[in-house]
Amino acid sequence: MGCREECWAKMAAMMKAFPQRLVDLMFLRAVSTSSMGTLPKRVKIVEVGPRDGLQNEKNIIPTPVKIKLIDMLSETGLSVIEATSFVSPKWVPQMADHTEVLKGIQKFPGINYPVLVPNLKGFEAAVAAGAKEVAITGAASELFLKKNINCSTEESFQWFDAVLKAARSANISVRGYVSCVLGCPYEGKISPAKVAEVAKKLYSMGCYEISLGDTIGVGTPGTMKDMLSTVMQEVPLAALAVHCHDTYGQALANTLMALQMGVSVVDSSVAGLGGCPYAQGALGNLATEDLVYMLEGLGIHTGVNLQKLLEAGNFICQALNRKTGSKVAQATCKL
Ligand SMILES: CC(C)(COP(=O)([O-])OP(=O)([O-])OC[C@H]1O[C@@H](n2cnc3c(N)ncnc32)[C@H](O)[C@@H]1OP(=O)([O-])[O-])[C@@H](O)C(=O)NCCC(=O)NCCSC(=O)C[C@@](C)(O)CC(=O)[O-]
Repeated sequence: MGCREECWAKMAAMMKAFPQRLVDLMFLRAVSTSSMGTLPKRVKIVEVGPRDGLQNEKNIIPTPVKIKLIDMLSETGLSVIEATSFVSPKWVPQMADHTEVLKGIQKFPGINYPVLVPNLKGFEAAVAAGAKEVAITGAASELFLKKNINCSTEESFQWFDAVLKAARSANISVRGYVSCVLGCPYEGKISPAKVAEVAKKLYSMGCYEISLGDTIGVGTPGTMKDMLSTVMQEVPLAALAVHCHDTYGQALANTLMALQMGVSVVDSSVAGLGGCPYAQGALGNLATEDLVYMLEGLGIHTGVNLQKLLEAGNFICQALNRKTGSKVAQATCKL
């Protein structure tokens, strides 16, 4: 056996010895990042698995499974977990149990549990169910908006304005999504200027954070850089988040580009679950496990316990009878 093979064999034997099968933190030792741009010291992860991750599932998932998933995620150290959406059950049947889910979860102190609302009706139902934060769902593509929430860009701003006004008087924070920032399933290419226009509008209307969604996962680090450079001229960097789907395997690379440009809020989904029912072909989100692994390796603080996250991912994959989309979870279960 050559020296390299011997080394790998020793490493494999060592890994087998770990009782919890977690990749040893020695692999996650921080690297020197001085030549990598302005990486943030800490990153806030917005876990969207229970909403974005599950909304596209064909078979209705029992409510207790959704509640248990969120409760397990609450144990991981995540500070934001998007719990469900108050949308029309005719449009997204999987989210019809939103009230039961939001009322049924344990609310851990220090964790936000935002919910997605498309309009005032959804907002009012969310608040009645105890929501303290909501997210509105805009887009940089007119055709996508029509397919997703059945309105034009102008109408969507009117709906969102109504939500933001009601939220202000109820002391509820509002996050704004902009979908299709790197491409649209119906319009194709989307110009960075259009993304910046919508992001600026939502920010000026009162959204405290703007999540830029590569809904169908077609972006690359190059298009991410171009789009972000334009948006950053209109919205403060501290108020920007990225939300990458992994359809073409670019989600982690695109996210790293955003981090190098100073973005410090990243959306991701446990086990890489996800997809939008109104964006055909959109695959899962960036897996939270893979994001945490990369961030820890870069020496960026997340506050998230990877082992507990892997357990939550394992739980939901078993419940869905699905292989995990997280490379880190796949790798660690082979050890
Ligand atoms: C917006 C609507 C409701 C318009 O749907 P519509 O059919 O045009 O609505 P309407 O105003 O004509 O009302 C039709 C019926 O829906 C009811 N309704 C009206 N509003 C609500 C509500 N909030 N909750 C429950 N029911 C509602 C309303 O009361 C009425 O009930 P009926 O009289 O027929 O019994 C619909 O298009 C909808 O629910 N769309 C949601 C689609 C969705 O959830 N998509 C996925 C989320 S976005 C996403 O995943 C992207 C993201 C955020 O992750 C980022 C990224 O990756 O890019």
